[in-house]
Amino acid sequence: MTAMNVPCISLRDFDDRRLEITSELMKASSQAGFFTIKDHGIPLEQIRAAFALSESFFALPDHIKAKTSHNGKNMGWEKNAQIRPSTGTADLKESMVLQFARMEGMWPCEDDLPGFRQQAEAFMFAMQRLSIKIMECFADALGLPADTFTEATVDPGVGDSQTACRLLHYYDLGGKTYDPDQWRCGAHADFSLLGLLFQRPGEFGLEVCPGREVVGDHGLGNVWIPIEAKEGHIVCNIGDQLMRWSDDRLKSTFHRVRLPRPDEKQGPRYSIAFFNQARSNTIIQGPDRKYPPITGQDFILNAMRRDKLGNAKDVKAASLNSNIATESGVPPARLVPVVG
Ligand SMILES: O=C(O)CCC(=O)C(=O)O
Ligand SMILES: [Fe+2]
Repeated sequence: MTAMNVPCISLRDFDDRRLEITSELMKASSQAGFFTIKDHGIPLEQIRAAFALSESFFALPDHIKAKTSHNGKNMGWEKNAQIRPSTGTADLKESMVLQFARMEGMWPCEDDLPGFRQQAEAFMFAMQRLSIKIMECFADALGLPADTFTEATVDPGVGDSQTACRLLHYYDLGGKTYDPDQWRCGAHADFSLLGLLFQRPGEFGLEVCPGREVVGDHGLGNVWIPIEAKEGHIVCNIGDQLMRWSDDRLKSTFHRVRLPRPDEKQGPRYSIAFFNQARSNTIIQGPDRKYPPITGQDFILNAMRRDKLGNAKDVKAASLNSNIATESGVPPARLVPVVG
């Protein structure tokens, strides 16, 4: 495989430099499938505030977080419950998935976390606005009307959005030992259209494996490129929905988050991912019709089943099962997969 890098693309003077930026975005996305952006207009304070909000949620006791347990529809809290097909073990993490629509009963209540919903939604809308700029460039370059992916992902007020913001907390691993087949986040390709990911400086471990040929292909190469966590930079990646919609021109590539090595800092890692997703009834199909049409809803249901997060009851049981890895406990050599 030829060496591929993950370029950093500046969005400075976006309107004037749109053509140049589009060409950089297309080059990165048709090769590594990952790029980072800077000069994107999101203030550092807003990013730091989002991380503080995330920390305040994860600091709640499990029985409070379990009030908004994962509902099997890509919303809610899970802990040690996501089993990646590539590893067969649960990711050593907890996460909280938030959406714009159908979130009744899924927001932490005001008594437990005052202001959480309001702050989280404000951040999510800012991420959506930024995503639209990037998605318009992709639509242009693919010969589609510029608003194709905006229409496809942004709910016009009918409540069919499937876009998701995922807060992630990977535990402090100090003093614990782990099996080599355990991962903070096992290798996977995202099922979204376009992902935006925030990392904090010093909280390393994200690696990308470029080179996927077709959207259904789960074969992995074995060259893993680390993506440094730089404050203020946003990591962006093509997901399976856009790979399919581009008839495989844009690459949704595998990535993972490795555990720190014994000689590295063992502290926790927090990250925030914003996944632009096709709305439930949006039809995903590329200009060359390489693949049959599929709705956004079916696309995500299939993906949730693959990742064993489609069964709310089992996810809840796994999240509350104290026999598997927690901040305070040494995990067993192997985790028992959640049946889903
Ligand atoms: O936490 C990270 O850096 C990556 C998370 C990720 O890839 C995901 O949740 O899909
Ligand atoms: Fe991912």
